[in-house]
Amino acid sequence: MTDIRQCLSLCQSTRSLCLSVCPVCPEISSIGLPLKEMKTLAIASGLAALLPTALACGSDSSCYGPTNTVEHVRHVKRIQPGVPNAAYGPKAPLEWGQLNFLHTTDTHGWLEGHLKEQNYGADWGDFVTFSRRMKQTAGNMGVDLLLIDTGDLHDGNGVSDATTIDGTESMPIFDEIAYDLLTIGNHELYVSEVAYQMFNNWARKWGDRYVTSNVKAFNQTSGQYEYIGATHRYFTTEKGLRVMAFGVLFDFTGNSNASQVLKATDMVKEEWFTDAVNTCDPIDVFVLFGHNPVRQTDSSNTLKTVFNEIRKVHPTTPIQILGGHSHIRDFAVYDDNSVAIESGRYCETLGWMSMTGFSSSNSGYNGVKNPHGVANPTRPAKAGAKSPFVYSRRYLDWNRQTFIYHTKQTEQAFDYGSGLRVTGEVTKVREDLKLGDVYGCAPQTFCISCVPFNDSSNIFPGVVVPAVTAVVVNKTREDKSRLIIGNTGAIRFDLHQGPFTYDDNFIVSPFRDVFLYIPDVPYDLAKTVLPKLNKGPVAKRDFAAMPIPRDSCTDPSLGYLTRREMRQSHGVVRRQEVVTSGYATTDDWGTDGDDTEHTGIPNYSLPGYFQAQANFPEGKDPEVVDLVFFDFIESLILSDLGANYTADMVSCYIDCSFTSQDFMLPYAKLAWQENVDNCPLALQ
Ligand SMILES: Nc1nc2c(ncn2[C@@H]2O[C@H](COP(=O)(O)O)[C@@H](O)[C@H]2O)c(=O)[nH]1
Ligand SMILES: [Zn+2]
Ligand SMILES: [Zn+2]
Repeated sequence: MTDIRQCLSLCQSTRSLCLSVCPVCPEISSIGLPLKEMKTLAIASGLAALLPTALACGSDSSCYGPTNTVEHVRHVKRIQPGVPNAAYGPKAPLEWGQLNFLHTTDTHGWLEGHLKEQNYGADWGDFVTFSRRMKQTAGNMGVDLLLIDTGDLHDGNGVSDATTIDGTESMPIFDEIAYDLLTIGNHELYVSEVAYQMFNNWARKWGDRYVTSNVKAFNQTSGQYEYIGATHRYFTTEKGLRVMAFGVLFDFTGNSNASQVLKATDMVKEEWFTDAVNTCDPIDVFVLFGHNPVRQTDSSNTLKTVFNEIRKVHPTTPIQILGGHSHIRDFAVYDDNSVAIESGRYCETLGWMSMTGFSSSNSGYNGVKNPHGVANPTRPAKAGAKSPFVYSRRYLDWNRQTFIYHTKQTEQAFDYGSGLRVTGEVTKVREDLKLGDVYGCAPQTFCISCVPFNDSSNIFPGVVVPAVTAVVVNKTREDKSRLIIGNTGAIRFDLHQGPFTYDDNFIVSPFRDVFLYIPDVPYDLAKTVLPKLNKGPVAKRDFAAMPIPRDSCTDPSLGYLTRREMRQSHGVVRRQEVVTSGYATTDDWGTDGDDTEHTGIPNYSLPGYFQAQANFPEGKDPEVVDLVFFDFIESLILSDLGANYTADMVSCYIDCSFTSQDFMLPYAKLAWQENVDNCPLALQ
């Protein structure tokens, strides 16, 4: 173990800071160098032995220096210590069955991984390597492995959102994963250009792997609405399983006129569907996947509708369900022969599900009965299930340590050239789009729901309200009192202490909502709008309506930890050496689904809408206010104002090009210039 002095000499003789933590002296953030210089320096300091474990700022390193000017934070290949880092180590090998699934959902453009959260520090290149290694492992074992994605590939990160049309740079990188089945999310359908990108480019490329059973797009050539991808996919796996797959989006109504979404109750009446379900062709397993929560009590879940229709014809055929949209880790049991997984969001979680029970008597399966030398699934869907099938499920933290552990590799040997190439592509896109440019130094972390909505550390009172108050001002009307209203679902991620970058702007506030307004609304009426909004229907399922993931933090009976206890519990020592905060999931099978044990994060519910007020007179209410709001909620605002207010009274408040992507950066430059020259990164 190198003593701290040596480490400090390695870490302190450079001008730049790395986003990594020096593993031999974790109490300081390592100050690394581009790999070449790191090597030279380490050898000169007699620390060459450190190199394999040192968190190297590789050639594509992410280093930010004293930011007396707008400096650059780049994406770092987080090289974890060669030995499993207990804080991030998975707790057990995966249970490999005859049919195995790796599942991503709601990636929302997070292809660089999480630069500020080590739990989720792997990038898309790491996932390319991992997925290819896992496919090879399955082949070597003589079993099937299907890679599945359930949509929402846009809105939430600079890699997908910093281009004129979202997805222009991110989709070619996303496409580097050889998915077996993909389907569409609502975030592919809000903006017509994105819907056409999926229809004209990616649906063509992915062919029948892209299953969009209830979503059509307008074909500008034929003048007709046509299914974006395949309505269903009937195929045989490598090991002989006959699969019938449906990809179903929830009953989404917020789409642009470039697309049409068929309700599931209507979809199951379509002839192609009834033909598929009643086919004479043999079906060994249904894969019912889609951008839909899997919890059966979730009102948005339309998978259940399709499940019931399948069961009318196939009462015991296995139905494997994979869902998304509600951004939580979840696992639900539908019946003795059907289980469902949902795999979180934002490249934080990789879902794993496996099953065994196929034989020549009930299927065309010709693989091994059970893979040798590894754990196998053992759990029936539920106690007493009358079924030959047993299952496993796991939620993997999206980091290199996890990927290396589950492929039995080492830090040095893990990467494939293809994975490193994709990492390079992510880095280049980030460079080209200047995503690492630093605009300020956030003095603390502000979260969306880890503290109550009225807590000063909550992102709404802590950042969003002061930011829109200070920045969303029409200079010609700055003397007017004003109310500014938005939906809380517009704010997409916590804001971490440390450098606030151009990328962080899209991570926190990715949408291009124009700020609209109605001038001189009587305050007595305007002040009733927010309470009505927060009582009424949420605008297209805002986060507030999202089912709160059940975990030890939201269900006190499960050993609730306050945030303070959380901090104290940070050093809790259990199965792993150190248990850090992160997902602690409770699902239909209990609390053993998380691959890496965590202490859980408090998750408070929040209202559907927030409001800022500005330029109010001292000590009294104004007579009238300018009522400013996101164009996303215009119809709700007008309906809450009543019949006297109509769309022709609405106009752009600043100008129609100033959107909700434009208020955070000016605020960062205004409010967070302290410590910019040496902005400590609080690596989560
Ligand atoms: N202000 C805006 N909010 C939006 C917009 N598009 C979506 N949203 C919010 O996101 C959720 C759905 O997100 P998901 O990842 O769960 O599918 C939706 O309910 C809104 O709250 C937008 O353009 N502007
Ligand atoms: Zn989503
Ligand atoms: Zn969604």
